[in-house]
Amino acid sequence: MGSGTGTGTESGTAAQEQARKTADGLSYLSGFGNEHSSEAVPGALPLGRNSPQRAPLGLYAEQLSGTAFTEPRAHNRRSWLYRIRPSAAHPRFVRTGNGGLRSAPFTETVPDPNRMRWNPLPDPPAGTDFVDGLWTLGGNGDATQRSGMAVHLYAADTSMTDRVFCDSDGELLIVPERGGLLLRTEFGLLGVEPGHVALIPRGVRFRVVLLGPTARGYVCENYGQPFTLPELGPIGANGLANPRDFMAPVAAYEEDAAVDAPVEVVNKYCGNLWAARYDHSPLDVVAWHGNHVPYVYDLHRFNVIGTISYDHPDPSVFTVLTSPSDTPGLAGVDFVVFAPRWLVGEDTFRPPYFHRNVMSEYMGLIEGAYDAKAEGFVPGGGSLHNMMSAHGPDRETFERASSAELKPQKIDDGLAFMFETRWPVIPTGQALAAGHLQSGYDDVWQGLQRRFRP
Ligand SMILES: O=C(O)Cc1cc(O)ccc1O
Ligand SMILES: [Fe+2]
Repeated sequence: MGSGTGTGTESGTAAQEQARKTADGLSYLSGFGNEHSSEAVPGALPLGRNSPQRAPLGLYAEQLSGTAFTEPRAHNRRSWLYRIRPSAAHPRFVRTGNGGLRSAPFTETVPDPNRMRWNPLPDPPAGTDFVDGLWTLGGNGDATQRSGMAVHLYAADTSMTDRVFCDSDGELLIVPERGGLLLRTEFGLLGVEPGHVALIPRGVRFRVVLLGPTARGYVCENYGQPFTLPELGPIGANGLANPRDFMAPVAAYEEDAAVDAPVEVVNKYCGNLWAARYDHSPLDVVAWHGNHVPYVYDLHRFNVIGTISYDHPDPSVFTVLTSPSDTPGLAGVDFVVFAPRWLVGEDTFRPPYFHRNVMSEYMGLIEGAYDAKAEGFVPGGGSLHNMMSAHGPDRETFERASSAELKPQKIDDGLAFMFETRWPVIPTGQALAAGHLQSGYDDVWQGLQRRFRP
């Protein structure tokens, strides 16, 4: 399929948009939340209006809404797509199997106060693509109420060819841990490597092409308000994830003028997978403009803020993206990164402290090691420290850090992240039954001796 692939040339004023080529050779439009525009064929994007009587070049105009029409401008997300065939031209969707995917509300297991940790997903059976390779660990909220989130992992060894995926239930934050991905989206192409993240907004169709022999990683499915950048408050106008480092694609379309090959659109809808067979590629958008767009972000660009005096700041200073709730400061889910940084705190226990958090923490590891865990938390694995569960440094880390010489120390041997959510993550049945669920995780906190000397 798709012999007539259009290449992107961006449009719009230079001041509005800055197209950049990155190491992967793809062109991008830079800036978080911008009103971007792009056309793969000059003249494809109407100027001055969204719905001309006849859209340019015989294209069909279509609006894709990510927020209600009437939400405040600061939150409003929508894009206009100019496509070869309207998305509406499709037969009925029919139910297909959900595979390893589960959705909110999560009711398969009883909420459990125990701390849990998993090893990486086992290798997938040969022929597993990204959609078949999705495996849900747990989540919260309700997809039909557009609240909460889900934690998924994926392991795949095959590219999607004659099908595309779209998630009507929420946006997908993809966090590769092993193997690069080329995401062919309605808006154009995104390259994402381990150490980068990609965001596919609600409802956007995309196909995942593997850039290596296998791919593995994590996905945060956010049913709630779209991820946005956190406020900076006293940090000032710059810092954390800088808006200019978020890259949206330039328009690129697929079509085979000679033979329209059928493409299955797999639609995750209120928790279940449905499929409809289009008689053409739905990645046929020749031009678009708007702010409901996919993007990639290189986590190495994160500007890490931390103490230069004493104490260990709360990890909210490491927030890359936040999905706000109706309560100010209370996130439906935050995406937090533990990136390379210097530790210089004086008279300070430098690794993460012991704590019991009202928020729930799912943590994953992209590479290397994490400074609170000496062993057992491995790349591709994950830990779940749900609401109010007591956790923190393991015994080995506690002992090392409480007697370490406090000279400036660079933490540069790992990249960990956290999905931190307002509600407990209820594990799926498969997550609790999994062979890769570690037994004896509690033991990492055993042997912390009584040190009290009154
Ligand atoms: O539990 C964790 O490792 C995550 C975490 C890190 C940190 O630096 C402070 C609090 C916290 O929950
Ligand atoms: Fe924690």
